[in-house]
Amino acid sequence: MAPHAEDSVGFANGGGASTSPAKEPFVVDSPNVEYTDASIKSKYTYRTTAVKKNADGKYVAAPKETLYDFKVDRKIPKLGVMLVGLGGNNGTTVTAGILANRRGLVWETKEGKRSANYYGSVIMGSTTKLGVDSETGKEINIPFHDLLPMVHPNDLVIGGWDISGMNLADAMDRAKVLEPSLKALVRKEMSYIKPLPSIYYPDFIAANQEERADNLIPGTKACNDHVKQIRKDIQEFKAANGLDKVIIQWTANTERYADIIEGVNDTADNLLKAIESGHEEVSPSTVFAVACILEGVPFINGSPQNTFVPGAIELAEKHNAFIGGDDFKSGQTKMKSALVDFLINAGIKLTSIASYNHLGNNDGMNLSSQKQFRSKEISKSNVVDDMVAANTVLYKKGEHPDHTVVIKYMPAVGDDKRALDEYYAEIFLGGHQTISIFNVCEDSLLASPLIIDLVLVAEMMTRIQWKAHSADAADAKYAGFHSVLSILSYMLKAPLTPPGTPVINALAKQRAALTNIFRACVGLEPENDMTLEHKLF
Ligand SMILES: NC(=O)c1ccc[n+]([C@@H]2O[C@H](COP(=O)([O-])OP(=O)(O)OC[C@H]3O[C@@H](n4cnc5c(N)ncnc54)[C@H](O)[C@@H]3O)[C@@H](O)[C@H]2O)c1
Ligand SMILES: O=P([O-])([O-])O[C@@H]1[C@@H](O)[C@H](O)[C@@H](O)[C@H](O)[C@@H]1O
Repeated sequence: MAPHAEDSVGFANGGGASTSPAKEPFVVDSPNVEYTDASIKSKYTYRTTAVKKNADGKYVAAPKETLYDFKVDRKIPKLGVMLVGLGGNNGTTVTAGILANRRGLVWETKEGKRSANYYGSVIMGSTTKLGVDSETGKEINIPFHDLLPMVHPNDLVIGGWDISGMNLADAMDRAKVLEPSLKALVRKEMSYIKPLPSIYYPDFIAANQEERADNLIPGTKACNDHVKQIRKDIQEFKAANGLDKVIIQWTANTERYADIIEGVNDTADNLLKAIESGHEEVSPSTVFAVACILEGVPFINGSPQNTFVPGAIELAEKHNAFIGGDDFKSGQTKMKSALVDFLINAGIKLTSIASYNHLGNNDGMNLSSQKQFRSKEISKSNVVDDMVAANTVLYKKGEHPDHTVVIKYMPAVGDDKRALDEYYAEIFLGGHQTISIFNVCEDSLLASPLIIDLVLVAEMMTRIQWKAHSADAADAKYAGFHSVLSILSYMLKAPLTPPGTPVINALAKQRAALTNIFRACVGLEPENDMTLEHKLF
């Protein structure tokens, strides 16, 4: 069924996106920053420290400056989001959440009235330090969303696919995430949205998902039937809603890992041939990724499976298409990537991390199957590697804390996942510190704002270009960032990075990277907390 406007959640104003630059709350006064109606251009000095070892084995640290030109397109597009897994807990919750915010809904709960908000979104719910008041010396903080001319989530047009054909009002009931009083206020609009048929290769998700699979694209992946249909769906969704751009996100079930097979998915050409021939080792998520890359729309993987097999990454690089992933970092792992960073950077030797959780939603049911759990175990277990490796005072080479991840399916608790963690550490003079956490993470209410953040940042990245700044390169062409959007890492458990580059999981570093890259795009120095103005006087 072709995607029609009524199959998506439309615009607040019914009209298009703003054509003129959004009202921006600040302007940068600098000889290195130029504003035009179309763009913000900045000349940015990227300051790092180059380190090498001298003949005596001593490190030699030398300040290094690299000059870049950045260009930001100020025109905010009319943006569509197509979710793979639209009928799931996350898909229905994020759709209802955007509807509720767009209409400014207020609903009754047993604790009293509740209003729509974007809490849990780093872009919509947090602030960032712009600078210091030149007279009072006080910090000036602005909404993170205002740092660059970003799309507002209220204006997003949402559609997508699901192997379950249930309309979103009934799927919202099936998800059991939202208050009945809120559901009643969005039910009518949600009932208009029916997910597009999708592709279903049973071997990649748990057998217990089969009963949902009643909404399938006919044909097989062979001869690119499925790639062609997905591309057609995207084109029709874009046309039906008068969109400038579309972003695709996988929030469908966790798949088993795909085997990396030479001649099948190891290179871009082999992957395209494998899909053409209908090779059974190519997963639905990889088929979606390939379709999006060929269609030139960003594709983000919110689940832990290895969607981006080497051939998919190579294809994205060949087509200068954006990809990002993996696995939304929403609750237990987000906490871990902050707490472990704090403990190790405080010189406390973490020696054991036990992470248990149980939940009762469909995601949990899918993860009750070993192969799908294994995908999640990998993404949840690797999140401390960079922090441990960085501290050679506490850990010898190859030494790391014990780390176990357990997930159990307990239907009774539904979407309200119970996460129990124990952090055990060695402290001064043979002492120990034990930190035990009981964390009820309402899974879909924590993940949905991340889906929004991933869309807003990925779209913003399509409007940021750079080139090396040098006098004799005046005619150098601007280019986009690398195809693998590692800037998305703050929202993801297992950040995908350009091949051969380091993976950073520490939450504070991830947020700093996002903040400071956006600051650089308007010619501002990285945020630092030296506050010398309050120390040197
Ligand atoms: N806190 C969180 O909710 C959280 C955090 C991190 C990662 N995730 C991941 O996000 C994904 C979605 O989570 P959820 O709670 O919404 O799960 P869910 O099971 O409620 O929703 C998944 C949806 O995907 C659909 N689906 C399965 N295979 C499909 C395919 N090939 N094409 C289209 N649709 C398909 C299912 O029918 C279902 O409606 C899961 O992989 C989960 O591991 C969730
Ligand atoms: O984000 P987080 O809370 O660390 O990890 C969660 C897991 O603990 C949970 O079992 C799973 O169902 C969610 O999809 C999510 O991945």
